[in-house]
Amino acid sequence: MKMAIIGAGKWGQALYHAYSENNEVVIHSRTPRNIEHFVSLGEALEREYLVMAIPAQFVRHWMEENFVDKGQKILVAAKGIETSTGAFLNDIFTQFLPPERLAYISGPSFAAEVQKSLPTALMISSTNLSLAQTFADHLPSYIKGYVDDDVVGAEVSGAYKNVIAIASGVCDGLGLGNNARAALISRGLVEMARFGKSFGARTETFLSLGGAGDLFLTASSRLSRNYRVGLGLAEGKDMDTILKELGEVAEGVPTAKALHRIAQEKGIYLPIAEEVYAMIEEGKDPHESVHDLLG
Ligand SMILES: NC(=O)C1=CN([C@@H]2O[C@H](COP(=O)(O)OP(=O)(O)OC[C@H]3O[C@@H](n4cnc5c(N)ncnc54)[C@H](OP(=O)(O)O)[C@@H]3O)[C@@H](O)[C@H]2O)C=CC1
Ligand SMILES: O=C(CO)COP(=O)(O)O
Repeated sequence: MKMAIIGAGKWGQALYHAYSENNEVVIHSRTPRNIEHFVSLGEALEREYLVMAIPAQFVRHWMEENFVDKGQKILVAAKGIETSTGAFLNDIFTQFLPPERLAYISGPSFAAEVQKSLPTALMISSTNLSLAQTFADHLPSYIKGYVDDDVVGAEVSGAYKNVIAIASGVCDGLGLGNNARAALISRGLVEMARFGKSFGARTETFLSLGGAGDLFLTASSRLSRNYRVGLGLAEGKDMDTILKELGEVAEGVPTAKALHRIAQEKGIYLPIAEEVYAMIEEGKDPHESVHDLLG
């Protein structure tokens, strides 16, 4: 299949590596890179299959400024909710192309491990199952692909698990032990499933690779940028310092703000997300947050 990856950050480059095993793949990014098959925007947009791997907060602007509809199918690789509007990525992309040309990739996938061709299993979600199957069939030999049609469930899982990972990093950073972390992760899973259900997602999606699979991964490993944000908060660092030291995107930070906004607007109870919001936005003491959650 002829494909272009848009965004040559960590995940874009890992997906470029992965999809290159079975396909003819080029890559484009805002900042030119010395990568084989790096092409101009115009050339990338000519490909029938696009993979969007830029952070969620910049997707709308990127589409407005750059997208030219030539009938392409898009695989969305970002995980987040837009802070300024509370919109899901699916709400944004469907303003530019119909849902049958859109699919979403989720599941446990640290870019660094995919880049080394280490095995994992991922989920491709689309209301158009035959498109999801096409993206799944073209994954490399070391990634097992599953398909599903619950787009909202996949999106909410991928975005929400980053927020729970921040809370989990706080819990571990404060040295509260394995029991506390497991309690937090399992309550986090319930919280994100309940939130997703109120937007029409299926509960079982949260038990899948994109839900529990990615949550367990991200909320228990220092390889996760979001988990490391939590470690930084537990050390008493301010957000500017944490994000500067991280030097990469941590989608859980803007997503916690988006969830706070949605919770306020719709009157939804999101205890863990609200504590993460209070720590990152209002400077709440992490000890107090954990006490309020688990005490
Ligand atoms: N890293 C991982 O393990 C995984 C990441 N993801 C998700 O993928 C998304 C991207 O993450 P990741 O690749 O790690 O992030 P990085 O920070 O490594 O890269 C982000 C990329 O987006 C581009 N970008 C940033 N801002 C803009 C903008 N305003 N306009 C256009 N392009 C922009 C950058 O382009 P340039 O450098 O050319 O300027 C860069 O190539 C996130 O939503 C993340 O949650 C999902 C699964 C795994
Ligand atoms: O989504 C990811 C793995 O599936 C990456 O998580 P982080 O952004 O927290 O590193």
